Amino acid sequence: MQGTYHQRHGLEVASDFVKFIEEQVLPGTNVDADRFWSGYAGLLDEFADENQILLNRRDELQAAIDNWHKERGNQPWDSAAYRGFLTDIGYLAPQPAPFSVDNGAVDPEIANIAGPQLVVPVSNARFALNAANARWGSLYDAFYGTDVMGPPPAAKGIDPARRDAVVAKAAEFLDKTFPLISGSHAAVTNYRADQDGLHATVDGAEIALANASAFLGTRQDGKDTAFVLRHHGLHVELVINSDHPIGAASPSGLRDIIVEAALTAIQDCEDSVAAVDSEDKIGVYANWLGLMKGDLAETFEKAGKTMTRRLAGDREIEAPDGSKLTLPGRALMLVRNVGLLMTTDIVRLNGKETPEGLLDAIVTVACALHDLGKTEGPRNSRLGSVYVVKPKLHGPDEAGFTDRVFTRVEAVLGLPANTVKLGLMDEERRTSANLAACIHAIRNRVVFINTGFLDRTGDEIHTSMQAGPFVGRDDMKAAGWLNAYEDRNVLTGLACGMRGRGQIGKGMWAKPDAMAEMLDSKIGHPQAGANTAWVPSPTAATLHALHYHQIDVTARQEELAGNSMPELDQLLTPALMGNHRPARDEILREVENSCQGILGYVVRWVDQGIGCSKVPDIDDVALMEDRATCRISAQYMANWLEHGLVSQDEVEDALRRMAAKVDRQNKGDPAYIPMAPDFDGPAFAAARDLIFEGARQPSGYTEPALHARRKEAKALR
Ligand SMILES: CC(=O)SCCNC(=O)CCNC(=O)[C@H](O)C(C)(C)COP(=O)(O)OP(=O)(O)OC[C@H]1O[C@@H](n2cnc3c(N)ncnc32)[C@H](O)[C@@H]1OP(=O)(O)O
Ligand SMILES: O=CC(=O)O
Ligand SMILES: [Mg+2]
Repeated sequence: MQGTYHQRHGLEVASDFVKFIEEQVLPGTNVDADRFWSGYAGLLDEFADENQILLNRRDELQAAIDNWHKERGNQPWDSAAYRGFLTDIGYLAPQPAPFSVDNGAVDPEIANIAGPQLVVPVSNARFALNAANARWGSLYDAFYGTDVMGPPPAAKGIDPARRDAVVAKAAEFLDKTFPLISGSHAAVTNYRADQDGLHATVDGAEIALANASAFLGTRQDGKDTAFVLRHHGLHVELVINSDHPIGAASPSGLRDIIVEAALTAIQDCEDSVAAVDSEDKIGVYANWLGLMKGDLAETFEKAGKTMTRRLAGDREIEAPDGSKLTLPGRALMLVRNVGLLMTTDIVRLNGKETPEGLLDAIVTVACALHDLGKTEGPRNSRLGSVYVVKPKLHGPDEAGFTDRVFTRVEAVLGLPANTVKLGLMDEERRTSANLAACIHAIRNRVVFINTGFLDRTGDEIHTSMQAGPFVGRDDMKAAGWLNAYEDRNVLTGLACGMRGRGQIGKGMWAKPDAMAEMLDSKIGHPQAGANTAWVPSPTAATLHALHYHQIDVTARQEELAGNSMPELDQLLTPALMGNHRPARDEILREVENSCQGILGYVVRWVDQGIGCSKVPDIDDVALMEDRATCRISAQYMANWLEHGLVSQDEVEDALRRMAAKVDRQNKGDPAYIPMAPDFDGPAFAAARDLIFEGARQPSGYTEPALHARRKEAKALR
């Protein structure tokens, strides 16, 4: 419940929100308050009811699917009958005739260059700024500070043996990516640039790069001289400074290798944030506004020092012929809006809440007017586009709806048609099953079709909740539907002409501390034809960037384009246990694991308003938990309860034991409110709701329970 409301063109708008829009968002744009509110009133008039109709359609289809499974009971799986049924109820839409996307002006970071995509909760200004600046990352730091070189260093200061190992490993990267005509970067005693290019001295002789054109020029930054190289469209700097402690220990003075890392960053208003009212939403939008104006700043304490973080500037380079070149200092930013499900009381129409997704659509694009209108300084989109990521769409009708919403937003804000580009999260089953039709519905603005395998797994379980119990997490990772989903996404994207026009992206690395494992395995994403994939932190972006030097994604996409598409039936076959039941202790261990993950996440969400957390799993591996991972855990529990694999009492018992454990894990946090021994707070209640109501929650989403309990917790304090 908000405080007071103001009337604006028939809308009731929370007073603090009116002030935010009229005093912070609109000044400096060509849109005045009258135009904004009348435009938004018109937009709600046109789309709010349709938004609800689309949600009702989801419920109808889910009810039909539930019934179908209940009626079939234990009959063997029949793919043809199931496909026929899904066609009859309209879950499967007609395939469009072959087409190519035609998405207009798309910045090269999205259209042409393959590289990491960082995601960040935009509610956290310190992290959001860090993400924007994560375009460039120190390879030495990423190697030194993580488990890539063995257990991360405990002590402060430099361990010379570890430093030498880092330098050697980084030289291996240089030898593979920018080989010298002869010799190794590890043996270079001097780097020098002149009008003929870059020269490296090895054994007293000057050696050129095998590919001389990889050298672009030199950048001077204080005492640092950086030699800038390019490979697969990504830049790498050799930073020379013999006065620096690391440079002093190197014969060539090489003090670091800076790699172009997060080409793009998604500033997230959705699953990694907890925003339940006007105060929270203003916090979210204000950070995005600051990023779009370019003036966001955050002051904080780090290692006993106060520091202020701001957006990084561009990088100026002098080419060998004396000409100047500018490289962006920041990741190209996209903003993820919320989906269609939730309503908000920030803006009310006829006394009723209105769709939060529509508010996100108009406000996030209005904030971006500041970027579009810039006449000096770095712009986010140099080509004048606004990049919005739309999550959790179910099928082509919802995609078409989203397209029309943004057409209207553009009209209200005076923008040319299709200025707003859309990133389509392929993360709900009805979208995967109808992907070409979804892309077709947004073909004039689509710029990505990333697989969000976390939400997708939650939706997989929820959709087939009544079909039987799902296999456990490990088996799920190898399930046929999941492979079909990932491969069909790439092949559909290629068939729809996404190559060179947008991103075919892959999902999040959800183990933020397991960087060695990520370095080994996430190369699979570019290998599978993805020109981007999600990472949880700037360090992960720096390391994942190395994969795009190893794999030429453009060539890989060409090779893959001839592959045949995995069958739709494979995508539609749920990974059920059948007659095989895991051992009792295995079941209980998975139950404990899910309970711990859910509790560890929701306790910070509900009590502290933190939307994304690192939570240790039962083996003490720190996992990134957000609403999508929480959806999976909750849906697993709901599914296993539904089919009697575990009883309500057993889950209650596990929840209590795990709550006590989560309390112990958080005992160093002064803001933490323990759940045990009374288990009567809103956080514990939220975990129970998620599990015990999970089978009945719309699409198994976590938002309704989390929002309700967070509001309760806010009211209590
Ligand atoms: C299914 C999906 O929807 S996935 C998409 C949603 N998920 C995300 O967006 C994940 C984003 N990542 C995060 O929020 C965080 O990395 C977490 C919560 C996983 C871990 O956070 P922490 O425990 O605080 O991380 P940790 O202590 O290791 O590192 C903190 C440092 O890394 C930086 N950092 C960590 N993650 C990010 C990020 N995503 N973007 C920018 N900076 C980041 C912080 O700014 C901080 O550095 P600073 O002190 O210089 O400011
Ligand atoms: O949003 C990403 C996902 O995996 O879900
Ligand atoms: Mg998701």
